Amino acid sequence: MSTQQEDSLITTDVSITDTGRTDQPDTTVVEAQNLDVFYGSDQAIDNVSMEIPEHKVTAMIGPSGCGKSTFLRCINRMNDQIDVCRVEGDITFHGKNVYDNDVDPVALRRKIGMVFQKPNPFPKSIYDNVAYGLRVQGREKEVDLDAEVERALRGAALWDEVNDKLDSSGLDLSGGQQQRLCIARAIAPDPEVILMDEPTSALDPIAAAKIEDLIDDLADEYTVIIVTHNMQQAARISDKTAVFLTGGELVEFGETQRIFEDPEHKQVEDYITGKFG
Ligand SMILES: Nc1ncnc2c1ncn2[C@@H]1O[C@H](COP(=O)(O)OP(=O)(O)OP(=O)(O)O)[C@@H](O)[C@H]1O
Repeated sequence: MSTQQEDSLITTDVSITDTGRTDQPDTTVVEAQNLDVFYGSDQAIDNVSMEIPEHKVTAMIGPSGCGKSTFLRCINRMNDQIDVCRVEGDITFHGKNVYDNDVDPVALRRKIGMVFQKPNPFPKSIYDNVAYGLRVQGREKEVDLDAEVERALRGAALWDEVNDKLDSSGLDLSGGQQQRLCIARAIAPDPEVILMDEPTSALDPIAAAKIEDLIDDLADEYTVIIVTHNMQQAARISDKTAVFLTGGELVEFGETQRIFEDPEHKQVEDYITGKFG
C-alpha cells in the first residue's frame, strides 16, 4: 500500500469490507450516458455517465442536494411523477433507453423496484403487502401465491419473525421489520434491480445492521443501487461507489476500495475525510 493510501485510510476512519464480489467481471445492467436532469430551469444532474454492474452493490454518496436521489429516480422513471422534472441524455436498462416512447413505466418498475428512506408498508396485512405486486400484475392465479409470499419474506430475512402472523397489519411491525417488509414487497414481483434511497437512515443501528446484511445477500440475486449519506455504510456494503458533488456532477466512480483508499480527485478525498459535506 502506498503512503498516500495509508494516509487516506488513517484520516477517513472508514473500514472497507471486501464483499467478495469485486473480482467477478462486470456486466452492465443500467447505464447513464450524458444524463442531465432539470427541475424547471435548475439543473440537478449534470452530464453524468456511468455503467452500473449486474449483481453488485453500487453506492451513491455525496453531500445533501447533489442529485443522488434524482439520479436514482431516473433509473425507474419515478421522476415522471414530478411535473417540472425534465430528463435529457440516455439511461438504459439492458441497452434499452428507459425514456423511449414504447417503454411502459409500470412494467419498468416491475423490473426495477424501489425501497424508500422511511418504511412505507401499506395499511394491509403482512401477507397482502407482499402479495400486492403479484396481484397488481394479475399473476395471482398463475403463481402459487402462498409460496411466493414465503419466498419474498425469506428473501427479506423476515419470514422467521412473521410466519405465524401473516394476517397482522404490516404497520404493527417494528421500524426495521417494516423496512424488511418493504424489501419483501419489492422483491416479490421478481425484479432485476432494487433501488434503495437511504433505506437505513430512519432505523436504529441494530435494525440498520440487519438491512446491511440483507443487502449483501440480495446482491447474489439482484443488482442493488443504494443512496446513502453514511460513508461507513457505503464502504461496508458496496462494490462500486459513485461520488456526486454539488451541482449534480459525478466526480468519481469506481471500485469502492479504490475510491476510499486512493481517490483520484482532491474534492473526493476532502469529502470522504469529512472536510466538507
Ligand atoms: N421535486 C423537486 N422539485 C424541485 N427541485 C427538486 C425536487 N427534488 C429535488 N430537487 C432539487 O434537486 C437537487 C438535487 O436534489 P436530490 O434530492 O436529488 O439530492 P440528494 O443528493 O439526494 O439530496 P439529499 O442527500 O439531501 O437527499 C436539489 O437542489 C433539490 O432541491
